[in-house]
Amino acid sequence: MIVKVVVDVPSGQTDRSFDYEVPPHLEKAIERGMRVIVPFGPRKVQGFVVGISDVTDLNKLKPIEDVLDVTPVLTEELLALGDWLTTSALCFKITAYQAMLPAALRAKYKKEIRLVHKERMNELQDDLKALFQYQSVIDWEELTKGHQQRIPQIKKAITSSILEVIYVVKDKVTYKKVKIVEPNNEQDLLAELKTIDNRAAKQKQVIEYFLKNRQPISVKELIERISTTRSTIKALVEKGILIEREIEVSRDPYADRDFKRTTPLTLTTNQQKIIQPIFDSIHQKEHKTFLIHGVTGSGKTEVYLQSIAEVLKEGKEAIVLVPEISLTPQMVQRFKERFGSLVAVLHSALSKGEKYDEWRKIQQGSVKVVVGARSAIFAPFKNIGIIIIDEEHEATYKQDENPRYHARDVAIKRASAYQCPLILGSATPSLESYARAKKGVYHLLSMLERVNDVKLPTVEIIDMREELKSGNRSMFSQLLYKKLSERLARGEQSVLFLNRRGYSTFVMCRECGYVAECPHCDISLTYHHTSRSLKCHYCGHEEGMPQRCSSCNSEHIRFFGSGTQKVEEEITKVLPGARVIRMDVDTTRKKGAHEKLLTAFSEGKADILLGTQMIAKGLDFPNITLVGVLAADSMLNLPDFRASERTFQLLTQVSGRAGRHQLPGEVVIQTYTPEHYSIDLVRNHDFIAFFEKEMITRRMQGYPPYYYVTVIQVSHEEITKVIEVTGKIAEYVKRSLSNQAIVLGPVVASIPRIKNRYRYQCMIKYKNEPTLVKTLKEITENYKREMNKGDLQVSIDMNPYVLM
Ligand SMILES: Nc1ncnc2c1ncn2[C@@H]1O[C@H](COP(=O)(O)OP(=O)(O)OP(=O)(O)O)[C@@H](O)[C@H]1O
Ligand SMILES: [Zn+2]
Ligand SMILES: [Zn+2]
Repeated sequence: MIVKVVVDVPSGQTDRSFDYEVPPHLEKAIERGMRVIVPFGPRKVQGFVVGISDVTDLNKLKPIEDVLDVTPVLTEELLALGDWLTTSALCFKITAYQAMLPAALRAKYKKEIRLVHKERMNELQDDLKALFQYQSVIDWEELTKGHQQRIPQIKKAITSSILEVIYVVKDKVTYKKVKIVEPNNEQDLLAELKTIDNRAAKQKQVIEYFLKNRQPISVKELIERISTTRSTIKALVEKGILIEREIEVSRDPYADRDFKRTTPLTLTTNQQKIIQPIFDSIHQKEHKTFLIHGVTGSGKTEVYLQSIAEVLKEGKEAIVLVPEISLTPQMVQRFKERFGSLVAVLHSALSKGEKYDEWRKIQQGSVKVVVGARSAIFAPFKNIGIIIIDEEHEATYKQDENPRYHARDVAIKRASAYQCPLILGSATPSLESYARAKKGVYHLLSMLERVNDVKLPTVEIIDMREELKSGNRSMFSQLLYKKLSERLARGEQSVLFLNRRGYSTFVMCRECGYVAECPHCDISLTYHHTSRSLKCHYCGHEEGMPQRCSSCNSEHIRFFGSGTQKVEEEITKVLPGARVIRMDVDTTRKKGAHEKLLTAFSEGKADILLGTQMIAKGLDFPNITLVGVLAADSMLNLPDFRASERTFQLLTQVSGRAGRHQLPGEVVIQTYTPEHYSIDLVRNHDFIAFFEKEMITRRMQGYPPYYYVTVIQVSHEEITKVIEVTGKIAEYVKRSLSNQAIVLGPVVASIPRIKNRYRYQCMIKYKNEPTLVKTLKEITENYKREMNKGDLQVSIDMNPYVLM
């Protein structure tokens, strides 16, 4: 028997399967989609079995070393999906397969040094000789950590084959185990009870317990329950009365939480209208992609829940994707309350072990619904009945490292494999999706009113330039200040939103305009109040707050801009009575902090919730009647063709937090560019007008959805090299593609230097280029040698979401 294995060596030459022989004792154990350990050159590596066969073109094969799985970790469907990813996301097979698995299943390698010839030990230097005296295998780390001087000696000994390097795969899966005990049989219990010595009262107590309760119980629990001791239990185990064993248990991050169960709400007419075609697609087992354009608070989530319930009735499974930052406890709760323990949750705050446990529940079929961030799209279900992507416009659905896939594309692929519906939902769909829906590629379902006649909040836009002219130098406009004070007086809650991007504090000289920049990256340093230092957010460089300007030596060097901390200080100054909860990266770093702050706010322990992006979505609190946006245009000026789209989406989302229940909501948006359509159109929550307007711009500038975009980015420590390589690549692309493709560049990237590496890029705009993937693969292949040496980096992003 021969297996075809894709090995864990991500490179162009190894991006295919290799043949191995299966030793007879492993023949029965092996299946496609399993992980194996195979010898590869001098080392042992992990690999995936992608084929089983009887024939090979080679005459001598190495045998596989071991099989790691009992059941395949990649189903046939996932294996096929992996192949598709290699072209759609331009990555190696191994990278695609690994992206589909939890980190705990990815191989880690340990390097060890083995003494091959004991009799030649004397040729080793004294230091090494002493070490290998009593053991023949030593961990590389142990051998060299703090003893770098040994490395050349070890190398020499390896060349003369006294020592050898071995790579050991650590299949570090961490099952959590507990010890349980149970009675062997009833007769023994009764017999023992009769004969037992009266002095052994403790043992008697345990026997009596098991005569009443036959169930296995964890040792820990038994000790607590009848206040017995370890040694008492042990004595009974030794006599054979009790049996002790270890079982695997799942870590459930939500285990100690009680979820009240909820029942489906009676759907509104709007909800009924849009759920019908979804039900039809479920019943007819027909793949369709639906785009729900539903304003904030229109009841999209309830539609998701009831669609899932329908799918569960058919005995099938559901995947729900939500953006990482809206994967809040409140969101998770809505699913857990409806479907209880059938729900698994996958998000980045879980530990590796917890993630693995959730994954296993999915694989074993003990849960039917998974709610998770981007990578949950690879959930190993075998009978998917629906896939839902909430806030489908979010950029986080695109992974910005290899494999650079978009979860929406993967979802379409999987949903069509299972012939089931895919639902994309948003109050502000991406231009790409809405355009497809208008063309009929997706089925558009609209809900343009909130549930139960709740009105969308009124939005007022304040021109901050006018405020300044009228002498208001505070960060709050008069209107926002007035409305905040009214809320305080009425005991209602407000949300204040500050865009994190482009609005952190930087240090500038008032005399000459010098801005403190990172010495390694072309980006300004950010002032951190707590440590009174300047930090680079790209490379981590840190320095003290300067006393004098390093350009003109003036003392008038200050920090500018306003971070959340500064806003908080200002609030306490102008509204002394206000209780503020601040949510940003600093206050939510600790595990669980996010949840605690939100709970406190929902319990009315604060009047104002002040925060960044992380408060823009998902919040549904009845007492919020005011939303204030402090600087609406901070994102508008980023060098990115999606800047207007992002601005409109974000402002609409934040506005949507106000007045979602009985109390009416108001929104105040402060800006320096009130005339810009992406801000102006928020006033009437007019997504469609925004769409039409933005489509004109995109068409004129040749951007998605009219054109596809691919960006090739090159970086190197020498600027001449970067320009040269980028130029060559641009030339090559121009020659290889049709003359309908537009190749821009080389141009300098929007951050010209990061960690001392210069960055240039070239952008390709195209409509239909069948040879593109081939061309791009040729480029990486061509620069592979230089890239492996680590000097040059060429990264290719098809359909990038963040242009930097
Ligand atoms: N059929 C219904 N009957 C009564 N209340 C409903 C119904 N559907 C939804 N609601 C309630 O209306 C509110 C808004 O609904 P939901 O959160 O589902 O909207 P959404 O469109 O997902 O909102 P967003 O996109 O702004 O997060 C919630 O409090 C929800 O409980
Ligand atoms: Zn200066
Ligand atoms: Zn830096």
